[in-house]
Amino acid sequence: MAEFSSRIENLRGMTPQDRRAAVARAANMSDADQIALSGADGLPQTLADGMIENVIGKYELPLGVATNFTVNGRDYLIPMVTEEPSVVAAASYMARIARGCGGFTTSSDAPVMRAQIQVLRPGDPHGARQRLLSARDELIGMANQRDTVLIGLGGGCKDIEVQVFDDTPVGPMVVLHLLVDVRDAMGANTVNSMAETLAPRVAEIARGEVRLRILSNLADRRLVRARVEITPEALKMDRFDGDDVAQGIVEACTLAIIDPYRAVTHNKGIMNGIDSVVVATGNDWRAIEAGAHAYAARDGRYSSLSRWERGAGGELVGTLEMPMALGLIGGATKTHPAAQAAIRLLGVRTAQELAEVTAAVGLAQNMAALRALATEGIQKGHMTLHARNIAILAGAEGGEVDRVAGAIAAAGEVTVQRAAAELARLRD
Ligand SMILES: CC(C)(COP(=O)([O-])OP(=O)([O-])OC[C@H]1O[C@@H](n2cnc3c(N)ncnc32)[C@H](O)[C@@H]1OP(=O)([O-])[O-])[C@@H](O)C(=O)NCCC(=O)NCCSC(=O)C[C@@](C)(O)CC(=O)[O-]
Ligand SMILES: NC(=O)C1=CN([C@@H]2O[C@H](COP(=O)(O)OP(=O)(O)OC[C@H]3O[C@@H](n4cnc5c(N)ncnc54)[C@H](OP(=O)(O)O)[C@@H]3O)[C@@H](O)[C@H]2O)C=CC1
Repeated sequence: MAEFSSRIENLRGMTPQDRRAAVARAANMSDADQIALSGADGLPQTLADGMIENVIGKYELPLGVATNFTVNGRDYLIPMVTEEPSVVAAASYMARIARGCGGFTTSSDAPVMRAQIQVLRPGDPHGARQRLLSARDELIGMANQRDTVLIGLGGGCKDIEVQVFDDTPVGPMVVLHLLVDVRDAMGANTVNSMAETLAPRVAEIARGEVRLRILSNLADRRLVRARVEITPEALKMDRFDGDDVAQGIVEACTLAIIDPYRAVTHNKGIMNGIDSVVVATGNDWRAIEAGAHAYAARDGRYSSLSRWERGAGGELVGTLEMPMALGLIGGATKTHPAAQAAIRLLGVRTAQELAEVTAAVGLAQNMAALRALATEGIQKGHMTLHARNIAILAGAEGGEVDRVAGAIAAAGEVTVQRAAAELARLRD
């Protein structure tokens, strides 16, 4: 078989059916996966009914595929679910630039999650802490008694930490953290069960009362990192010198580092890419969002999750580091047929690999937004693609959508009023 390439020429010019066929050919996708990704039978009603409560239907979103990604020397086609125009195009474009410069490089920690056990009213909180730490081996052993599959895979509870809060509105408090390697799971249920199992023994040792037993979504022991290095020549745009673009990106990022008002928007741009993959693969996007923003504020001030700087040779170097609690097992990842097909399309073999590829998509998305913001502004590219939404809003149907969108984008007036006027002219 020819080597797999994430570069598919003119994907954008095809119909959705033809795109699906082209992606299927490139990724050697099965017919069943093609059907699942088409949405035709993405989530049967009976399955949906089994997933949440009081189901009355299903809610659809578009699934696109970002092309051109090379991560750690391997090509990936990226399934992305989002309602926002220009996100998939932007990721594909930056991945195209990046692949010409060697692509993205990533790394990640072992998939270690935290569970917290809150102990109230310990008579001697610091004594309780030391007793708990002395019982480390007993507690780890107890935690690992129940999850035989996880232990067999090399996961399980690896360590504990204990924190003391001396002065709280409800008195002194001790909080025990279980550090659990959850392998290919997101791990919430896994660690919650362990925490509940251990709680009575923890209360006994700490001589207090246990209240909460729940994972922490601040997955700071499960960090993922992505890096990209781009030559200034690769950043050259019509009216902009590559060196100016690189410098503009660095200066744009600086505001996000020092100013929370900008950092939130900057990080939202990163999450445009990350959430799209998280949703496509059936993962818990609230968990990823919560962890990302808490990590962005870890120094007591909300800041940028990424950094853009110039290397010694003038190259643009982008880096991203953030928690990434993603699974290939558990939650909806295994039950949702389209999520399963999306995971197969990605071709990732472990949850860590999924986390790393997802981080690369986040970094690409960030680069696209900064490149646009630092040069021509966001509206040109974004609004050109948003023009199709506006055309639909104005009543355009079928082939009218692209014609009206093209007309209002060319006029530089992406408004419903102008779209309605163009539609009326077209129908005359
Ligand atoms: C939108 C582009 C990519 C256009 O950019 P362009 O220069 O018009 O693109 P192009 O026509 O030269 O095409 C270049 C490549 O882009 C891709 N591409 C281009 N168009 C399409 C399309 N229709 N469908 C599919 N792919 C497309 C495609 O990969 C293509 O190469 P190919 O593979 O074809 O050889 C560019 O202007 C851009 O990257 N803009 C930034 C868009 C963006 O960041 N959107 C996110 C939403 S805005 C937001 O929510 C976040 C924000 C901005 O607030 C965050 C922040 O503030 O930091
Ligand atoms: N705050 C939050 O974020 C919360 C999130 N959730 C939800 O929890 C769900 C995710 O829970 P999660 O624990 O990941 O899923 P599951 O409990 O569904 O699956 C994890 C279990 O699968 C088994 N398993 C089989 N193969 C593997 C493997 N290769 N790697 C790891 N485990 C394997 C293990 O169980 P065994 O050893 O027993 O067979 C493991 O405990 C999501 O739906 C999330 O929305 C729930 C509560 C809170």
